[in-house]
Order: sequence, then structure tokens, then C-alpha cells
Amino acid sequence: MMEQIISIENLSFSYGKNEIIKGLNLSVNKGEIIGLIGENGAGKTTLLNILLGLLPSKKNVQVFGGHPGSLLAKQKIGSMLQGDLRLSNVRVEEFLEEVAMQYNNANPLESILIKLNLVPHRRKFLKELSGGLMRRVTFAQALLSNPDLLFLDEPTVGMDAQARHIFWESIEELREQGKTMIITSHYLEEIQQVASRLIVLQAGKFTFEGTLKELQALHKQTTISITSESEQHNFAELVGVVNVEESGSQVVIKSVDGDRTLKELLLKYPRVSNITVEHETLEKIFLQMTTDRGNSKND
Ligand SMILES: Nc1ncnc2c1ncn2[C@@H]1O[C@H](COP(=O)(O)OP(=O)(O)OP(=O)(O)O)[C@@H](O)[C@H]1O
Repeated sequence: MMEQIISIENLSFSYGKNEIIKGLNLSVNKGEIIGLIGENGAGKTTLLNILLGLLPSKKNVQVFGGHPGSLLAKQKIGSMLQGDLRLSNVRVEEFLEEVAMQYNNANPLESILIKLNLVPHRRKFLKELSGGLMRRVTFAQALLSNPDLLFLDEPTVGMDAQARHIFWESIEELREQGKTMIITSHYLEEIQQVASRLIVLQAGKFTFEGTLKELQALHKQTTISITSESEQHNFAELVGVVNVEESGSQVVIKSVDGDRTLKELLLKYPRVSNITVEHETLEKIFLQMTTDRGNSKND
């Protein structure tokens, strides 16, 4: 049987009169990697803070079968939140040693410093770290407790290419170990590669939950680019086509039924060449979803 790690039933949350989270339901099983995506201000960080017990909730939120923020949950969760640890006059290794002391089964600090390439920075003071280096130290802190559940809020902001690479490699290892994760990120290309399930949060409500494939099927616009030397054509008439742009012999066709459009295209216009077919990326789908909502708001 699947082990349920997080359970949320009809959760709402307000800051004063401002309702931020609106009737959310969610169940997360062991080993799932949830990619939580949403515009700025959608409520992602607020939701993570509720799951950590940093913001209040009622019995409708359970983490490891208990209340968020319980001693058990604290031992089992590693989190990497937004906001830097600008403590004065504390060195990286002193800070991490202190964190490790709070846990019963802490990972060896030395191995984490090596894995995250932090050995050359261990004697630096936190206050002198760059933004990206600070994120790496924050990730080290999240890993120290050898957590079963990780909340990673915008983990790669400010990281350089190498640090990002090391980060996603570590996530892959954690996935193989069966760890459960909720990751928020605005780098959708990165998140779509690791997430087993995507959740879109818009203005405090989940507007999509499922795999990337399922999301793509809902927004199934396909772009077919071709070269056509023939003057005699009417690509707009092909099945599924919603838009055609022509520039000389270059033609870009948008279709909501890519497979059938392509079939009919090749049947009717066998002489077209340089055919490329592109499905929607998560980035484009997300832009479309948020723009649609923006438009309907102004209706
Ligand atoms: N302490 C607070 N007091 C009042 N309002 C707050 C507080 N923290 C956040 N908010 C508001 O709650 C809303 C959701 O914020 P939250 O940080 O959860 O969004 P987010 O999805 O994480 O955004 P981002 O992508 O920018 O990190 C925003 O409108 C924000 O202004």
C-alpha cells in the first residue's frame, strides 16, 4: 500500500482579510516529487509554511500522520526556504555543525560539504556569501537531517551552472533513495524533468494536477514548421489548424490536433520539406494558462 506522507483537506488560509489559500485538497505519497508551480504571489511559499507548521492550520493538514510542526515532522523534514541566512560572524561550517546537532540521525557534514562542493567555502562567514553560494549552504542545511521529506522553495535561484548541475544531480540521488519532495521553481524546464506530478497553483487554488504529459494533452497545441515551394496551397483548411504564418516559402502552422494535421498535410502536400514538429513546453503552457486567467479577470 502507498504510504501517505501529506494530506490536506479543504485548506484555506488568510493573512488578515486577504484569503491566500482557497479550499485546497492534496494527498502526497512516499517517493513522489511534486513540482509546485504558480505565478508570483500565488501562495506557494504560504502553503509550504503551513506544511512546516510555521503558519497555523487545523486538523485538516497532516504531515507524517500528525500535525505540521510536530517533533516527529521536524526530525523528518528538510527545508530550503526563500530568504537568506544573513547571520553575522558565523562561519559556514560552524552554522552547519550547529544545525546537525539538532537531529538524531544527521548525515555526516563532511560528506555533504564534499558533495555540494562547499569545502573551499567552509571557513567563510555567512554574511560574506554570494546569493548563489548562500542557496548551496541552505541546501546543505536541508540535507543534514537526512530527511524523508524535502520542501525546496525556489532552490536554484542565483546558482551558477555548475551549482545547478550538482543540485539536480543530488535531487536525482534523493529520488532514487525514495525521498518525497515538493519543489517550487520558476525554472520550468528544470522542474519538468524531475517532477513525477505537477501542480499548478493559481490565486490560491489548484488549477491542474497531473503529469506533464497530461498537461500537454490539455494544451495540445503543436507547431509544425515546413518549407513549401508551391504557390497552390491552403494550409489553414487542414484539420486542427488554428493559425498559419507564412514568410516566403517558410510556413509555421499551429494545430490543436498535431497528428491528424501532419497526416493530412503529407497526404495533400507531399512536396513540402524541412518538416519540424514541436509540442508545447511547460513554460509555454504555463504562460498560456496565466494569460488566459488574466484576460478572463478583465472581462
Ligand atoms: N506575512 C505576510 N503578511 C501578509 N501578506 C503576505 C505575507 N506573506 C505573503 N503574503 C501575501 O500572500 C500572497 C502569497 O504569497 P506567497 O509568498 O505565498 O506566494 P508565492 O507563490 O510563494 O510567490 P513567489 O513566486 O513570488 O515566491 C502574496 O499576495 C503575498 O503578498
